[in-house]
Amino acid sequence: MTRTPRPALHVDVHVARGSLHVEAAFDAAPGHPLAIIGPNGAGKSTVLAAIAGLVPLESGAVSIGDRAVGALPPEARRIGVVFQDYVLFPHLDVRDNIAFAARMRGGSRVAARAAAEPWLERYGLTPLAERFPAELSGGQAQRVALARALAAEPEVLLLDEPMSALDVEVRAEMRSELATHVREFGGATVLVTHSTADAAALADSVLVLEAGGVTQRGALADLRAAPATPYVQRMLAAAAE
Ligand SMILES: Nc1ncnc2c1ncn2[C@@H]1O[C@H](COP(=O)(O)OP(=O)(O)OP(=O)(O)O)[C@@H](O)[C@H]1O
Repeated sequence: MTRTPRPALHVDVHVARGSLHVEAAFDAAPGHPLAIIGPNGAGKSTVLAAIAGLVPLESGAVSIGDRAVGALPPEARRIGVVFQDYVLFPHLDVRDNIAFAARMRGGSRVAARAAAEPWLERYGLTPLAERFPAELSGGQAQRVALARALAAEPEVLLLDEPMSALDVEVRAEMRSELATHVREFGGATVLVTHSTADAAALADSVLVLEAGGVTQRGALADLRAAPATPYVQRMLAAAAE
């Protein structure tokens, strides 16, 4: 498959979320996925939501390449999002969930369904095309959510805890499958996770967010060599157990 060069994502967001003020500035280069790790309530999902345009910025900017998208509505940003619980349309079967992306771009129902076929095939979903989300396992639903996000041909991919709804037994398998798809996508990718194993498998570098602020950024090896905060130290110690 030929691939056009993908733009980088530039983020500098200030967001008020309840009593928490979230502030994060970073770049994500195409083909070098970045994992955001941090304790519960640190603001990780808020950062993704701000990039996607789902929460307003107090100030700051989001750009994809040199295209400023911070003031655009979510559907105009060309950002694909896979949420923790996948958020598939319950009343649409797998084919129509994936075809939805093409429908959003203005295609007919027939054309949108035709456009969904290669995605169904690539993700091993053809045998499940007529099933509804309630009839899918967690791993299958995750695959559909990812196919749906990528079928919209986004420039940037955001993954919010993509593995957290999966059983431990399927998690390792899905992790390597997801790593393959993220590599194939090749665009700027930001992943929120609690798991250093996910970060190690899926991302080139890690951004640590604590209480709304960035406390460290680097490869996992850099964090291990010099953890910047007690949280980073504890997280890596727990992962080593
Ligand atoms: N819609 C909302 N309105 C007000 N406050 C919110 C909203 N969503 C989240 N918050 C609060 O914002 C803070 C950051 O939440 P966020 O979900 O971004 O954290 P997180 O790091 O992703 O947490 P977790 O790891 O638990 O998913 C939390 O204190 C949360 O309670």
